[in-house]
Amino acid sequence: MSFSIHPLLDNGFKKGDSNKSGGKLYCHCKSNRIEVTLGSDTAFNHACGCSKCWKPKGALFSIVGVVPVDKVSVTANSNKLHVIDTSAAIQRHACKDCGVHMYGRIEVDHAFKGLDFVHSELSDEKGWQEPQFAAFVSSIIEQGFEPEKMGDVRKKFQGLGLETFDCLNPTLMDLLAAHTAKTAAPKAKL
Ligand SMILES: N[C@@H](CCC(=O)N[C@@H](CSCO)C(=O)NCC(=O)O)C(=O)O
Ligand SMILES: [Zn+2]
Ligand SMILES: [Zn+2]
Repeated sequence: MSFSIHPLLDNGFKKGDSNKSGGKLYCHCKSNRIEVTLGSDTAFNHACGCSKCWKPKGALFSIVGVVPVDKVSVTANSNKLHVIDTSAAIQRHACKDCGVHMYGRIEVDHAFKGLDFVHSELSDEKGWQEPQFAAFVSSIIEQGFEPEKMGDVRKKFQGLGLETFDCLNPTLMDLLAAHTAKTAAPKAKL
């Protein structure tokens, strides 16, 4: 295959440990690494093809999941963090030196407010929740991937047992839509 969807997925992956209760994430700096301590495993862990999520070099997809905000703390070198795009819904706090995204927090009114987006591959430990699906798959075309090869990408995910979506999966899309319905002006019920 002439592409890597992600180094942790290319050759298959193992199921996580259902008793996993968190661990530490580190940025990629050689010294003075930013350390983020998570007090729980991730949920909704997924491969994301969007242009905003952090991906390891050469990978087409990021692997990202969510953790409750109160289970996330920066435990070393917080001075190296900055928000890469203050206008984004997800405020991605990244290392100023190596560029790795340590956590993404939502401060605005949003269905996922209260959940931080994190990359469990930044941990040295095993057992984190395995990816559940692939999201924003067509977004890789926006970043230069040849549309003709999309069938191969989708086949690769299929072979791994991961469903592909061009936005989020139905559960998360339903949560987003329910939040919109709740916050929008009242309408007649369908
Ligand atoms: N085609 C765009 C999509 C970007 C996008 O909407 N990303 C999603 C998913 S990120 C994790 O699953 C999102 O919710 N973004 C909100 C934000 O980043 O603030 C692209 O590729 O850029
Ligand atoms: Zn760093
Ligand atoms: Zn993304």
